[in-house]
Amino acid sequence: MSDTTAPAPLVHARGLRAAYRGQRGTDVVAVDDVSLELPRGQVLGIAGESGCGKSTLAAVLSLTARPPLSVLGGELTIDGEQLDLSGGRRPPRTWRGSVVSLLPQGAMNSLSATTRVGDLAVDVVRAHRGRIRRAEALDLLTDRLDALDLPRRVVHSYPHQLSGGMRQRVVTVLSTLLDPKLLIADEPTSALDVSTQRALTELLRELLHRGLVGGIVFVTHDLPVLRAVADRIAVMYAGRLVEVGDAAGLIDDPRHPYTAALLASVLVPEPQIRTRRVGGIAGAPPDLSAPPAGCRFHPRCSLASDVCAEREPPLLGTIGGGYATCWWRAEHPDEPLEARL
Ligand SMILES: Nc1ncnc2c1ncn2[C@@H]1O[C@H](COP(=O)(O)OP(=O)(O)OP(=O)(O)O)[C@@H](O)[C@H]1O
Repeated sequence: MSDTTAPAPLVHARGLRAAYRGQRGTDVVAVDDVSLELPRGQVLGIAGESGCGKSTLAAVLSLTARPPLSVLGGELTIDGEQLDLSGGRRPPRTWRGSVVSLLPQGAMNSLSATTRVGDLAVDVVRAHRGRIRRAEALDLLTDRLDALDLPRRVVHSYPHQLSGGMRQRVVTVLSTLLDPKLLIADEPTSALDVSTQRALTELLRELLHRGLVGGIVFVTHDLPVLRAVADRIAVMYAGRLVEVGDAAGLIDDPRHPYTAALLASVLVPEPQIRTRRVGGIAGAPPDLSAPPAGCRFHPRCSLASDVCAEREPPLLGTIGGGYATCWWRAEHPDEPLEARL
């Protein structure tokens, strides 16, 4: 089949760039030339160590960047509608909530303690749909809870009366009440135990299955969680994507040395790969106000050669199909990485 007949991706981002303005005029470019695609009905996981730019990318994609963060450039197309993010242009207000919705990090703990869940839903709906009647907004919430098999009683509950897992599911329902085309969930499972993590990832899958959201970007430092929930995974290092691929393939056969090192540093619950060692990656991520030349991972990479310190690595593959950016991989296209680390 030729490319012209392939369905357009739900999300198509090109050249996203965003920086924190430092006090002495130094910029920390935390998202640097990031391009990605998300097919309709899928979950794209964004993984990487702390400080690599995941939350910043989430802010850019969800159009929630605020000073000191500013978006320097890039193009974002969601469901055929295109936004030019260059020149500090403000995205249309109508996009927030209904085109893109952010489930921010720690959202379940930032709900107002004195507001019942039903009233939170009324606020969410009124913020976007104006003077909708209270009963109508509550009906919307009740219908959604029914559809997702969640108990109606939460409508009358205060957040502190709910368990952590239920609070996170409720926050997820509230942030998708307006059927956003794209939901960006930033570390939604990080404070949850394994069984409540699973309940949340099942809820996200159900939202997709029922067409209540068009696609999901799921940000986490936890690669094993992504194996369970994501269709595709993008691995981020020092503000850039270094590898993108389908979830199972990327975890079973990483193409980039950083992905392999990241996988080696976590305890993977699947028994067949539990033999991987547990430990950190040697060294620390670079200071993003002065990142290393060439491949940004080269100072920590056991496979680095001279060229890695001098020239930007090639993109091996395609943005839509999957790729790795690596000089070593260019010379060893088929060699498994696990044995080399
Ligand atoms: N308000 C800020 N001002 C200046 N620099 C910031 C600010 N917030 C984040 N940064 C820097 O931007 C970079 C990316 O941070 P970001 O929070 O996006 O990473 P992350 O991968 O989401 O990390 P974590 O998993 O810890 O949330 C880091 O180097 C961080 O120090």
